Amino acid sequence: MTTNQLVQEINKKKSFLCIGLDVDLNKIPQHLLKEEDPIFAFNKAIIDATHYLCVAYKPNTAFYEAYGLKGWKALEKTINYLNEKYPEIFTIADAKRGDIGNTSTMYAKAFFEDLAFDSVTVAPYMGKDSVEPFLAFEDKHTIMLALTSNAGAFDFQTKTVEGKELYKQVLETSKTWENSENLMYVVGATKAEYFADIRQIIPDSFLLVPGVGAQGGNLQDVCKYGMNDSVGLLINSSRGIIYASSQEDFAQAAANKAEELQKEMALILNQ
Ligand SMILES: O=c1ccn([C@@H]2O[C@H](COP(=O)(O)O)[C@@H](O)[C@H]2O)c(=O)[nH]1
Repeated sequence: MTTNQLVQEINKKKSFLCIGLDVDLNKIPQHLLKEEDPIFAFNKAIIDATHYLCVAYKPNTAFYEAYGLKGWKALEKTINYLNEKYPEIFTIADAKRGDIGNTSTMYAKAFFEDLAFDSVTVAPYMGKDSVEPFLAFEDKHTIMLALTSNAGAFDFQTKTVEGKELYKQVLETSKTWENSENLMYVVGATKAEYFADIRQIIPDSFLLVPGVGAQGGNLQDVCKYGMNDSVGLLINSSRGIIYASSQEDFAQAAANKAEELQKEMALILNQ
C-alpha cells in the first residue's frame, strides 16, 4: 500500500487508529479455546467487528512466536484474511528486526513477500546497512524505532551523543539513507513532549504511536504536537481494545472501545 492510499483511508474513515493484535491465550474468552485455531478465531472476530473504525492492524509477532508453529500459522492466517477481505487496511508486523545486510534481506522477504505485510518494525541499533535492505522493497514501509514508549527509552535514546540526543541522531541520519522515503518511525504516546522536536526533523513522515490506553499516553497531546498536514499519525492501542471483555461479547466490547477512540479522532480531524 502506498502512503497516499493510507492517507485516503484515514480521511475516508475519519480515523487514524491502529489496533494491536497481541493475542494472549490466557486473556482471550475461554470459549474460544475449543476452536481449532483459537488465536485466529479471536483475531477474525475482532477484525470483523472493528475494521470500519481503524486504518491499520498491528500484530506483535512475539505473541505468535510464543506459541511456536501454531502461533506462526495463526499469524499467517490473520495476514491472509486481512489482505483478502480488507485490502484497504494497512498492516504492520511489529517484529523489531534488523541484522547484518544479508540477514536483514531475509527478514524483509519473510514479512514483505512471504507474509505480505505492508510494513515491519525495525531497530536502528545496527545502522544503515541493517535497515537499507528493508527500504529496498517498493511500496513497503519500514517503521524504525525512534523514541519508544517504555521507561527504558531514557537509558540510551535520550542520551546526548556528539552534542545531540541519540534519537535525534537516529532520525537525522536515517534521512540520508537510500529509499528513506519508505521510512516511518515509532514514537511512544508517553513521550508527547518530544513530538514538536521530532516534527522539526521529520515533518512529513508517518509516526506509529503506541502507548495510548494501557500505557497511559494521551491522544490529544500526541495530536497537538505530532500531527502534520497528512495527519501523519497511526495511533496504536492493543490491550485497551482487544481485551475490553473476556466474555462472549468480546468483539462488540472491542468495537465499542475502538469507536471511542475513532470518535475522538474524528473530532480532532474536524477541528
Ligand atoms: O515503543 C514501543 C514500541 C512498540 N510497542 C508495542 O506496541 C504495543 C502496545 O500495546 P498496548 O497493549 O496498547 O500497550 C505492544 O505490541 C508493544 O510491544 C510499544 O508499546 N512501545
